[in-house]
Amino acid sequence: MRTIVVGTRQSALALTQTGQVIDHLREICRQNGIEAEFELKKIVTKGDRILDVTLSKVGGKGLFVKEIEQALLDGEVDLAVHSMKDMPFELPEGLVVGAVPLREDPRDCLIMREGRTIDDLPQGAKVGTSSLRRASQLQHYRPDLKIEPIRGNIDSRLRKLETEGFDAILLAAAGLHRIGWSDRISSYLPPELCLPAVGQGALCIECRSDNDIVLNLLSKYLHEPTAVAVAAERSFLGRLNGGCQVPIGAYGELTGDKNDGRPEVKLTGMVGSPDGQQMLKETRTGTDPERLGRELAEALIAKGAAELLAAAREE
Ligand SMILES: NCc1[nH]cc(CCC(=O)O)c1CC(=O)O
Repeated sequence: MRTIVVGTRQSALALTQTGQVIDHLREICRQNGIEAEFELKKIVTKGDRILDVTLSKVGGKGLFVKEIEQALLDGEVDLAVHSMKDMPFELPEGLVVGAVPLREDPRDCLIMREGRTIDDLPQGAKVGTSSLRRASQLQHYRPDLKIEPIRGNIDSRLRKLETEGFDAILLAAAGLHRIGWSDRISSYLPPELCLPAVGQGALCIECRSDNDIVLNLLSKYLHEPTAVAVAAERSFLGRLNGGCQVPIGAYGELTGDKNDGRPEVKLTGMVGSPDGQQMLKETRTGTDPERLGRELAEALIAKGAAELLAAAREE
């Protein structure tokens, strides 16, 4: 019997989503007559150790993945489960994305003390988020809101809503759905108001590029429409040289049309100033996800996106 060691962070969300992935992989093994056992290995990352500082101030890409990637390279784990939005654009030599499974809800949502939607928030309400992307788009829509940083895992952020006097906090809906806390969601922000982070709601299953057994297993777990949409979003991010600590958002989805047998992707991207005063946004469609992402980024660069991002990085 082969044992496949699965690396994960140890937050409630990470453990839940890794557990769900292992359940799916067990089922795939059963259906395909593959004999394998799965074993969990919890790994602490830099992002987990520095929970009191706004991430954009910590700097550096891949805060939540580096240590896990090292364990993959060292052969301590055979595959790793990450939130796609925590993945830097470039992977280390020797590692690949083995599978992108079906995407969860990509939207951001509001958890409010009172009321339901963003329009119910009183003038000057205090809203918690440490994401420049969420802050930028929220301030663009409601310049009166007071955005204040909030960090920590989902559970500790929900606690802070009560203890630190926030009127609302913003979280990714996918995380709450996965850990079974959907009933805490007051309302969803439509992508027209708040474009999600690149890859939000999707998972990334990473493994060594020479591990044929794991690669073969993961190929059966791939969800092609999610993979194509996320590839377009990540290409957009890569061309803008962005991590998750800059005011960049993007959302790709398949239109249902095909050209030359390839699915057509509709990709919307945004780059804003942290205060939301400036907001660049464009939508394009195409069938080559890498090219589509690059071209959308270049369209925004032509409108001044590079300068906006340079200014946001300075702050
Ligand atoms: N920034 C941390 C992070 N990374 C992934 C998720 C969960 C949602 C997802 O899988 O996209 C979250 C929490 C959040 O943003 O609310």
